[in-house]
Amino acid sequence: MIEATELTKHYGAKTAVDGLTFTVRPGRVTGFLGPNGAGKSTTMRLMLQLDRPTSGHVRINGKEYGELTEPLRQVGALLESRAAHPGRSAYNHLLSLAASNRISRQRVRQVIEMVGLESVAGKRVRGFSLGMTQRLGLAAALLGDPPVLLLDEPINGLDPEGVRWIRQLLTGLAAEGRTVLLSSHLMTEMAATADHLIIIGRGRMLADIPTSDFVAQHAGSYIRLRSPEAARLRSALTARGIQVTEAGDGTLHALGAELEQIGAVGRDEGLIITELTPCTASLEDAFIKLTADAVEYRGGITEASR
Ligand SMILES: Nc1ncnc2c1ncn2[C@@H]1O[C@H](COP(=O)(O)OP(=O)(O)OP(=O)(O)O)[C@@H](O)[C@H]1O
Repeated sequence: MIEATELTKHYGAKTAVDGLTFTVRPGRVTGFLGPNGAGKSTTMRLMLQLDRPTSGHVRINGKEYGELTEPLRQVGALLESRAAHPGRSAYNHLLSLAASNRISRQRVRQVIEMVGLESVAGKRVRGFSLGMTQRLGLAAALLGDPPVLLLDEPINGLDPEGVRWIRQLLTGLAAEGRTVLLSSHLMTEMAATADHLIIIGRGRMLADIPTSDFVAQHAGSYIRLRSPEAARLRSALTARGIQVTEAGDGTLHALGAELEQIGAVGRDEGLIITELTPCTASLEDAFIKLTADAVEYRGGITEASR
């Protein structure tokens, strides 16, 4: 379990992380989402004490990272910055990490197999593709068979087969009761991989929500409507139990209704409808909307407020 309490990090005048409080629970994959610059990497660096918080704290299984004995056995991390020496082979890189944490050669071979790098284990890391480098980083994270995994953008650079593979791997690791936190700025990918979402924007908490709830709230179909008599149309539809929202671009969105139903309301009420378009809401759209204005949405759908 990872517990962040009022975690804040300033870099000079810049606030990278702004009072984040959340818990990452074991037994499920938690997606840590936010647009570029939201503060995901900084938060993960604070978890690993690679940087000091300005205020607040973060504990992993009740302890600060620095208090953990043989940390590779407690927390496996894949951060963008943690690269292997380019002149070393993948095997030797892992072996040197293993040696400092009393981890066996057998485990080194095991993790190489787990990430599918057997055929290139003896090759220098210098020639590795981005996907191979990600796999090597994962192997390093898994080396100590840790109960907690922190992975910063692990899907970066992987092809579709690699993405599917990592999704299955992480789901399996979570099913074993581990705490798995992975960051990404790709909403759709996270929705397919994570059981729970923590979404931040400008260093602040925007949502702490089960993925299924986020999908139920934001995905699905609706009908886009345009009318010179939008207010009257809206009340006529609402009076018939059809849920209507204003999209902000001059259109109305009607949920849970058929096209014919809306057409009939227009006819019965003598209202002009100039557009009637069936649409599918995308999670990516919901994510962009949510993260576009941190202040407006802050706290709206956080777990704590429910
Ligand atoms: N060492 C630093 N010095 C100054 N500013 C920093 C430093 N590290 C991060 N920042 C700033 O803090 C903010 C958060 O950055 P961070 O890298 O944590 O975001 P992120 O969500 O991981 O973004 P990305 O998806 O682009 O990796 C950004 O505005 C960034 O420019």
